[in-house]
Parts: sequence; C-alpha cells; structure tokens
Amino acid sequence: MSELVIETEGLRKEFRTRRGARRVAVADLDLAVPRGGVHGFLGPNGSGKTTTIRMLLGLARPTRGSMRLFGEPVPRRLPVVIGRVGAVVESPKFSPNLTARRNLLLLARTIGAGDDQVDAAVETVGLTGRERDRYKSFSLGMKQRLAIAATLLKDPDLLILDEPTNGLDPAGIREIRDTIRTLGERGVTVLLSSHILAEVQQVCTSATIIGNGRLLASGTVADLLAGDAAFRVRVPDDPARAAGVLAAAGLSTTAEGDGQLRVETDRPESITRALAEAGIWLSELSPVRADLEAFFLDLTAQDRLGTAAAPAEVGTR
Ligand SMILES: Nc1ncnc2c1ncn2[C@@H]1O[C@H](COP(=O)(O)OP(=O)(O)OP(=O)(O)O)[C@@H](O)[C@H]1O
Repeated sequence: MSELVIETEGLRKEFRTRRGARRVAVADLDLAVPRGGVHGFLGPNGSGKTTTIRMLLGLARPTRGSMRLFGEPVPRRLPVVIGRVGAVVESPKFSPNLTARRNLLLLARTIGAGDDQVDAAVETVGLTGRERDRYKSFSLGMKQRLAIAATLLKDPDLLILDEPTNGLDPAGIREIRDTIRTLGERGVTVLLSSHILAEVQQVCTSATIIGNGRLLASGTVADLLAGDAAFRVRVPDDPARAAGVLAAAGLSTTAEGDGQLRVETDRPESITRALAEAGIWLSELSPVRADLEAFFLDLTAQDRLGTAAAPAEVGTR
C-alpha cells in the first residue's frame, strides 16, 4: 500500500443558496492520492473540484467528513503540514511594475527562502531569460508559470494546482504541461485539477474523476483505460453479416457505416477468428485509441443520467 499524501473520507460540503435551499457541492467524497507522480483531479464544471481543494487548504469548512494531508488530520493539523504544500488556487498578487524576479525575491524574503531558490524556481518553470521582464509584460501562460514558481520557493512535497491551464492558448497549455511534468519527475506529488482531459492524460500517472461532487472513478490512468479497449474493423463485402457473426461470438459490435464496425474487446484474435470461421475476410483491423476524454465523457454522461450509482472500481491503493 503506497503512502497517501491526500486522503479524504466521506468529505461533504453543502452550501445554502440565497433562497435557503441546500446545494451539495461535494458529496461524501473519498479521495486517495498516492505519493509521487501527477494525479489528475477531473470533473466537469461545477463538479466540486475547487471546493474540495479549498477544504483541503483550510479555505472552506467541510459540512462533514475527514481529511488528511501527509497523514495529518486537517484542518486541525494544517499548520504542521502547510509548509510542505504549495498551491495555486487563485491568481496570486504580483506587482505589475516589478520584474518577475523582483516579485519572487520579495516573496522569498517573507518565507525565508534564499536567492538561489528563486533562480532554481525560475529555471524549473522555464522562465530563465525572462525573469528580468516586468510582470505586466508577461503572457497569461508566463504569469501562470510564475505563480507556480512562487509556490516552489518553499520546496513543497505536494503541489496543488487548480485549473492551471484555464484561459491559456494551446502553446500556453503545453508550457504548463511541461512544467508539471518536470515537477513530477523531480519527485513532487502534484494534484492537478482540470476539465481538459486530453492535456491531463499526457502528464498524469493517476487520476480521480468526480461528477456532481461524487467519486466516479479513481486509479492509474492505465487502469482507468484498461476496460475501454476496442478495435475498428473494416469488412468491405457484408458488414451486416459480419456484425451478426461477431455478436454471435459474444462480441459487442456497433456499425459505424462505410463497412466499418467497432468491436469492444481487448483481444483482436477473437475478432479475426470469428470472422475467418464464417468465411469473412476483413481488410483492416486497428485499435481504437483509448483516451481519458472518451472514458470521462462516458462516465459523466452516465452520471447525468443517474446510472453511475457506484464508483467505477479501479483500485490503486
Ligand atoms: N460559495 C459558494 N456558495 C454557493 N455555492 C457554491 C459556492 N462555491 C461553490 N458553489 C457551488 O458548488 C458547486 C461546485 O463548485 P466548484 O467550484 O467546487 O466546482 P468545480 O468542479 O471547481 O468547477 P469548475 O471546473 O467550473 O471550476 C457548484 O454548483 C457551485 O455553484
């Protein structure tokens, strides 16, 4: 069992709306983030990611449930562990007319970090060469990287990033992704909240998916996608008959038009054998790339329909 850096049990947050109704933002959430690597915290807009993060950081009070950071119960023991946690939740306040480096130096003074740590942080986030530019001249992506650099000054073991690519263009997204990857490789545990799945899939080792404040699935990215294997088959002559043969062989098959079938299986030989035995020859067989995006959309769609009552069982603990 790997050591858990973040752990919540039955975490719940209810808000009162102005009309006095109850809104459940986080519904009895069990979160388990293992040490090391980049952990995606995924969910559609309004699913409770920010609220969960705010509770973990002592910025919002849970309605009920328990939370631990590095094994310490929070918020009670937050003062003991907060020095090991860096977080970018809201836009930090930098002085627009000061250079990036000057901004970081001022911050470093307040937390007792040295100038060498400022230079190291600038380098980690890829801002070397631009650190003497004024903050106000920075692009959104550079500002976001500077915010991450600021959290690195205290050399955190855990970095919590809430939607760090929000509002960025593709180049900016890639810059942040590279920064996060570098941090993960350096042994920092990163909790990365996002709804941009394709981006997350490229950097995350594990992920938790939530919908309406509830856990939908959790595990390594590889495990999450394992049950999602499919192949695309092209049968030029009689796709309808081929679909019947595959169904009779117990394979779930969908016609996609143009002689193409999608077959849900992780064993391509079961497709070729069934078709060959029926005298049907396929002209193409290719794996459908399983991606977190498709998995996520499927899961959250089921959730909206109310059919995903139990979280998908993908354990990594
Ligand atoms: N202070 C508040 N008062 C009332 N409702 C709130 C408050 N903060 C959040 N909520 C509600 O709680 C739910 C979860 O919001 P939250 O911001 O945690 O979601 P999120 O997953 O971070 O979304 P996004 O991806 O849009 O940032 C939403 O329905 C939101 O409207």
